[in-house]
Amino acid sequence: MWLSVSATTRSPRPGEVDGVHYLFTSEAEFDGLVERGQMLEWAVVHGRHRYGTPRGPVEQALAAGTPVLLEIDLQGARQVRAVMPDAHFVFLAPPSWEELERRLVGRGTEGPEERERRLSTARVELAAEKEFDTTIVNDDVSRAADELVSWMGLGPLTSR
Ligand SMILES: Nc1ncnc2c1ncn2[C@@H]1O[C@H](COP(=O)(O)OP(=O)(O)OP(=O)(O)O)[C@@H](O)[C@H]1O
Ligand SMILES: Nc1nc2c(ncn2[C@@H]2O[C@H](COP(=O)(O)O)[C@@H](O)[C@H]2O)c(=O)[nH]1
Repeated sequence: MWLSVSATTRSPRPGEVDGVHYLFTSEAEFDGLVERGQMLEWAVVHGRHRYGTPRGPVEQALAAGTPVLLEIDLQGARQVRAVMPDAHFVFLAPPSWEELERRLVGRGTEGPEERERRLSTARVELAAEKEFDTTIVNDDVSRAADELVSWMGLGPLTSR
C-alpha cells in the first residue's frame, strides 16, 4: 500500500520534514502544480492554506496495481469521488467532541484563534459523515489502523 505525500502551502511545524510529512511549497509553486494539471485534487483547508494531492505518483502507483491511501479533507474527498468513482471513502472520526478538542489543544501547534477555525471545519466535516462508505473511530491509533487495513482487505501498512 502506498501512502501519498500531499503538497501544502502551510509552513512546516517543528519536526516536519519536506517530502516526508508534506511537500512544502510556496504559493507560486502550488499555483504551478494546479495550472499544469498536476493536482488530482486540492482545497483550501481550515480557510487558510492550500493542500493537494499530486496526481503523478498516485496514477503511477495505481497503474502498477498498488493501492493508494489519501488522508485528505472533505472537499478533497468530494473531488476524488467525482474523478475516481470506484475509490473507497473512510470517515475517520474522533471518539467524542471533547476528545477532539483535547487532542487539538494537546498538539500545541495552534493558538486559540486557529484552533477555533479547525474546530469549525471539524463541525462541518462531522455533519458529512454519511457521504462516506464507512466510519472508523480513531480511539486508539493502532486499533484504528488495524480496522482500516482490515476494511480495505490489505496486508500491513507500508509506505513507498
Ligand atoms: N488515537 C489517538 N490517540 C491519541 N492522540 C491522538 C490520536 N489520534 C491523533 N491524536 C493526536 O491528536 C492531535 C491531532 O491529530 P492530527 O494531527 O492527526 O490532526 P487532524 O485530525 O489532522 O486535524 P487538523 O486538521 O487540525 O490537523 C495530534 O497531536 C495527534 O497526535
Ligand atoms: N484536500 C486535501 N486535504 C488535505 C491534504 N493533506 C492534508 N489535508 C487535510 O488538511 C488537514 C490539515 O492538516 P495539517 O497538517 O495542517 O494539520 C488534514 O487534517 C487533512 O484533512 C491533501 O492533500 N488534500
